[in-house]
Amino acid sequence: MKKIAIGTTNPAKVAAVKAVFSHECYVFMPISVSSDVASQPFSDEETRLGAINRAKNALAKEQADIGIGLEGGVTETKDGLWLCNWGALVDRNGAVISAGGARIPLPSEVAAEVMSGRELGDVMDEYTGKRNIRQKEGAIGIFTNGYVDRTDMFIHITKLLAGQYEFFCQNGQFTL
Ligand SMILES: O=P(O)(O)OP(=O)(O)OP(=O)(O)OC[C@H]1O[C@@H](n2cnc3c(O)ncnc32)[C@H](O)[C@@H]1O
Ligand SMILES: [Mg+2]
Repeated sequence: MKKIAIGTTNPAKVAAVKAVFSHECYVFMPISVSSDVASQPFSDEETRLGAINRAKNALAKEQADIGIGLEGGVTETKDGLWLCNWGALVDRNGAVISAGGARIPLPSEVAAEVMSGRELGDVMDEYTGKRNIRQKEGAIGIFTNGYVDRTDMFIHITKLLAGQYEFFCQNGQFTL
């Protein structure tokens, strides 16, 4: 069995990794690690870097075969603040694979709170009157009326990682 270290204990993210990789081939080790970026990343670059750092930190901490990092952030556009999500997969041989996921705009009242320095997860709990939205359907689940929840969104990203990694392993080195 190969070991996959997942750089989070957030159930919405862990469930996504477990849904994509074979349970016959892999054991899964969710572990809390630093993203080495702000707890609320504010650009695609910072969010992607957070995912890569989580993957690398999880791989090292667990001495795993594969490390996976999933990171949520926001990105400013001329049409307001948008949710953005990134994932990364690293292995012991130095492969670094990354992929970006779905993006949707945030309502201006939510965006204003995040722009003032609050974390989106906290703003979402207040906005919905629910608790721990970040570990459940997520902002994406709320604002898509349940069509795509946070796990669905991270499943898509994890598939993009797994598929690229499989291609990488089958075809040798390529630059990402
Ligand atoms: O335990 P970790 O893995 O850190 O999980 P997290 O929920 O904090 O998730 P991120 O660090 O990846 O996300 C950065 C911030 O953005 C928030 N966030 C990102 N996407 C979200 C979503 O879909 N729903 C609610 N909060 C979200 C999150 O709560 C954090 O405040
Ligand atoms: Mg976090």
